[in-house]
This record gives sequence, structure tokens and C-alpha cells, in this order.
Amino acid sequence: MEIRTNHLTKKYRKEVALDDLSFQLSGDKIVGLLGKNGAGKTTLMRLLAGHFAQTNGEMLINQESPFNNYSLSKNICLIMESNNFHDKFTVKDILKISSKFYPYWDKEYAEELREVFRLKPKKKVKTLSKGMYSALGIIVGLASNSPITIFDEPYIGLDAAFRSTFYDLLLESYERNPRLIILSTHLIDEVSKLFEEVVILQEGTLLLHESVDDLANKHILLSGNKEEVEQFASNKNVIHETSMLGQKTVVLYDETITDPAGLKVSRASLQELFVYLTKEEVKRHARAN
Ligand SMILES: Nc1ncnc2c1ncn2[C@@H]1O[C@H](COP(=O)(O)OP(=O)(O)OP(=O)(O)O)[C@@H](O)[C@H]1O
Repeated sequence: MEIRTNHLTKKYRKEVALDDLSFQLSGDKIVGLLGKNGAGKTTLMRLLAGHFAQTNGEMLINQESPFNNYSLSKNICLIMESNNFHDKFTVKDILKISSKFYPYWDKEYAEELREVFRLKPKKKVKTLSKGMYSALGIIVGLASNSPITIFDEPYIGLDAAFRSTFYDLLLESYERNPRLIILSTHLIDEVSKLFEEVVILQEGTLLLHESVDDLANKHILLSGNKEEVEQFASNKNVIHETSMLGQKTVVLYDETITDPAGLKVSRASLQELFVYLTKEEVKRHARAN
């Protein structure tokens, strides 16, 4: 599947949620969709799922618009943190309805997952705890086997052990049936190992879209004697710095680094990079590149 947005803009009355966003995603992979609160992630995912139309620009999946396009949107499963299922249905009903809707539904796998998350078939949606509700969403998302499977923070209320189970299942499901999986999360450290690519939105625009490997290679974390670090980092793109007791640490982004003699070289985590890159004062550095 190929996703392409061209100058995509979505406004809710005067509120601009997505602003002239152009990027492309294709192939089978797990992509992290990241951004601070209000960056436009949910809006982008709902446009992908065809929930509503954009205000301007294009949202194309395999060169077609998903809005009002059932033959396309049945290939896309979006699981959000809430409002996925009607309260009056039972767990069993939801799995049955999903089996009719999603063409690649795996009934046996759905049953297996229901057991893993210990959901009783007769339980009504409105009586599910937050964690159980999230588990039901995860079951539907994974068992849908949809060519584009999207999870928008689907783990609200799930404890750490079940979140870890979800990440294992996501990877296992991807390995059994490679497809384009988009996962939006604020718990970056927990899932960063699953991502092949990341898309970071900021204020409705694209801050960066990189493979995780390229992102790792595009930055460097240097530490050592304060004067030496400062001398080395002068005129370079510093996205983060800390100093203590004559020692200094800097993170340089998008710089060709040659032989920082005498300084300790390492890498920041994806979560740290996200925090540094989305800080207001460094926004322009990431955008410029
Ligand atoms: N239904 C709506 N009506 C008006 N404004 C909205 C609506 N939905 C979203 N917005 C606004 O659009 C912007 C983007 O919101 P969106 O929910 O897409 O961000 P997000 O990145 O998913 O945020 P979060 O991480 O907090 O879930 C925000 O300014 C938000 O207030």
C-alpha cells in the first residue's frame, strides 16, 4: 500500500489541525507516528481511515481518496483510544461484526487473542474496564490483518504487563502478515524498537520523516571536558546541552562529525531525540534539514 499526502490541510472551523502536509509512506513496515499533544496525529489517522474529508490538498492511498470509498476503507483498520465500538454490543458481537467488515479477518486468531486478554464473550462494551476496552481494540486491530492497520494510543488503561504483551503480539502479527502498521504513541521508549520509520508532526506540519537507522546515524551525543566540548560544538547544530562540574554533554543533529578526539561519543534514545527535536527553540534546525 502507498500513502501519499499532498499539501494536506485540515481545519476544524478556524483551528488548523494539519497545515500543508506532504509526505509519503509505502511498503510493509511498522511506522511510529509521533508528536506532542495537539500536533495533528489523530486528525491525520482519521483522514487516512476516511472518517472525514480534508479542507485542502490530497490524501491518497494507492492513488485514491479514502473518504466515501468503502472498497478502499475496508482495507484500513483504525483503532483509537476511545469511540471504537458501540456500548450496547457484547465482545462476541464486536468480533462478529468485525469479521464481516474486514476482508482479511482471522477468526481463530481473534479467539486466541480474546483468551490472552481474558475478555469474556458475553460482556457488554459499556461494562468493560478501560484496560479491557483497549484490549478489545487491540484484538480487532490485530485480527483484522488490514493492509493498513493503525493504532492511535490503543493502550489506555492497560497495565505494563499487558502493554508489553501488546508489543509482542504486534511484532508477531506483523511477522505472520507483513503490512503497513502505523502506531501513534507517547510511550516512545516502550515501543521504539518496533519502529522501522518515524514520522514526527509538529503543529500540523511535518517535522521529520526518517528511518530509525538514519535518525540514529544523523545525530551524535558527545561528552567530556566542558571547554573541549564547547570548542568542538561551536558552529554546529546543537539540539541539546547539559553541563555539570566542568563536564559537558551535547547532542549534535545532522552534522558530519569527524574525529571528536578525546571526547566520549554515544547515541541518544529515540525518546530523547524526540524531546530535543520538538522543543520550540530547536524546531527550525530540524525543519531546515
Ligand atoms: N473535533 C475537533 N474540533 C475542533 N478542533 C479539533 C477537533 N479535533 C482536533 N482538534 C484540534 O486540532 C488540533 C490537532 O488535534 P489532534 O487530535 O489531531 O492532535 P493529536 O496530535 O492527536 O493530539 P494528542 O496527542 O493530544 O492526542 C488540536 O489543536 C485540536 O484542538
